[in-house]
Amino acid sequence: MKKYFKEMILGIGIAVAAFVGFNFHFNVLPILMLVAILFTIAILLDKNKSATAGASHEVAKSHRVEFEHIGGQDMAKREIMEALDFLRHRDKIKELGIRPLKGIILTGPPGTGKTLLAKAAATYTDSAFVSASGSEFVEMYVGVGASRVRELFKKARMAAKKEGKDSAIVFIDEIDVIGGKRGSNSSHQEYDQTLNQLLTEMDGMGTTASPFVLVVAATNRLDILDPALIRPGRFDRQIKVDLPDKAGRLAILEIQTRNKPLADSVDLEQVARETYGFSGAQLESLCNEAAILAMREEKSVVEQLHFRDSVDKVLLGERTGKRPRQEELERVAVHELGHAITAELVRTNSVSHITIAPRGNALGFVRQVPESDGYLYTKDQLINQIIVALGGTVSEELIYGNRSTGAQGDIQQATNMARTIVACGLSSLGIVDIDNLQKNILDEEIRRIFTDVENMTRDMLAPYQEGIRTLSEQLVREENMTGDAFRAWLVVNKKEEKALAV
Ligand SMILES: Nc1ncnc2c1ncn2[C@@H]1O[C@H](COP(=O)(O)OP(=O)(O)OP(=O)(O)O)[C@@H](O)[C@H]1O
Ligand SMILES: [Zn+2]
Repeated sequence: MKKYFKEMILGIGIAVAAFVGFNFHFNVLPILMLVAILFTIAILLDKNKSATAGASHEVAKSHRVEFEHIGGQDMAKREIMEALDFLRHRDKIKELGIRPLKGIILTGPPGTGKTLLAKAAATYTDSAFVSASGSEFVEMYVGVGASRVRELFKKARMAAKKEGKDSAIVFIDEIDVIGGKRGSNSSHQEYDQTLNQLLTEMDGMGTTASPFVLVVAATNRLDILDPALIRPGRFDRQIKVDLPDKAGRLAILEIQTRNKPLADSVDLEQVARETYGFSGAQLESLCNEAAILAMREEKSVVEQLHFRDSVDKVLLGERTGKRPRQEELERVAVHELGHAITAELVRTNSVSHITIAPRGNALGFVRQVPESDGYLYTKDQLINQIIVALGGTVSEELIYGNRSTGAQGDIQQATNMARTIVACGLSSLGIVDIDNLQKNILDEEIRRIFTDVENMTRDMLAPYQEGIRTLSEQLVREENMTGDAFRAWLVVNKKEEKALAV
């Protein structure tokens, strides 16, 4: 009520003025009204401004990120903390005449926590924090980008002063937008000026500068950065922020479920196993989606199946409104079962979920549990992956006698793996330089690998021809099948096969 006191007074004022003006036939009424309206607008604007200012201050406070709020990324955290120690011991640094670190560059795929790390760096060093994205500096008018860089540094210094801190961290996301190689694109003189300004700001920061400004930048394209940026004295610390491994994923899941009631049956370790390749941002989204599903089902706790069902959504996107025709659904089921059977045969317990519910660009999908986070593959593992990739299309051929365009992505994947086999010297060509290999020799070798692997895949799937027919009908009816249900079916079918062979 108190909030609207001013407006009320003004309202009453307007009413009185109108009344007086009307009764005494003054011509001041329109003027009075106009003044009153302008006044009200001014007050409302003012109120709005202070409300948003208050809100962003709140946000800044509640977003105090500490390193312990970041799951995994142990290596990156350690490196960044080491690099930051100079800010915490500035006197020592000065005594020893050490050149201060001016910039840290974080490289890695999107959503891996680079922004979080920069914010945690500010907390760790008790610095003010300001941020901008490289794309904000790109303007049609020459010079605007450069002046925005100047403003950003000014804002950082002012924020530090205001908060009584003697250092500030400027975070620039997507630094590659302004930090690409200079002169590489002559029509973009603007980028050059912006980059030059950034370099000038960084060069101008001495040990004695107060407040001291440290730049933390992020990119997933380190390769295209101007060498001037990454030379010593500028961004001379590069820290890799990679996709989390299983332990990292578990740590992130634990952090992201802290504020959610979980059922006792929830096994986050299992979720971590099934989310190979997920970034921190995707894991955050997964936890959120799982809680939304629980709410939709009017459950008071989040259950394991909510996590499982959300994985597909995060991976492939929302369920689309696509409604394939019946015969298409049948074909998709046959195709997915081809992937699933081969996947399970080359590695038991690897199928986690089969679905023919269309999501994103996919009409169906078999989710596999990755063996473990690995960095090296043997030739057998690569061949097995090609078998699984071709399983879909070979299954279609076995059942229908023809193939469809649904396997385009699979073929692409299989081709990439076949190329890897050749490139790594694992093919019959032996060790070769794939970049200088004659195209027809490479094509011939890839074709040879494909023919061999296709035959292997066909031999694997042929005994299941009848099984695929019946199970695909069930899959069309039910849309989804868990890995366990599928394995139960496979065991029975395998037994029958054996009985037949006896
Ligand atoms: N390691 C992590 N621990 C906890 N949460 C994480 C982690 N990584 C990412 N997240 C979640 O994902 C969100 C996005 O992460 P962040 O913005 O830091 O990624 P980024 O690497 O800066 O991405 P981009 O390059 O797309 O800007 C975070 O707000 C957080 O909720
Ligand atoms: Zn497929």
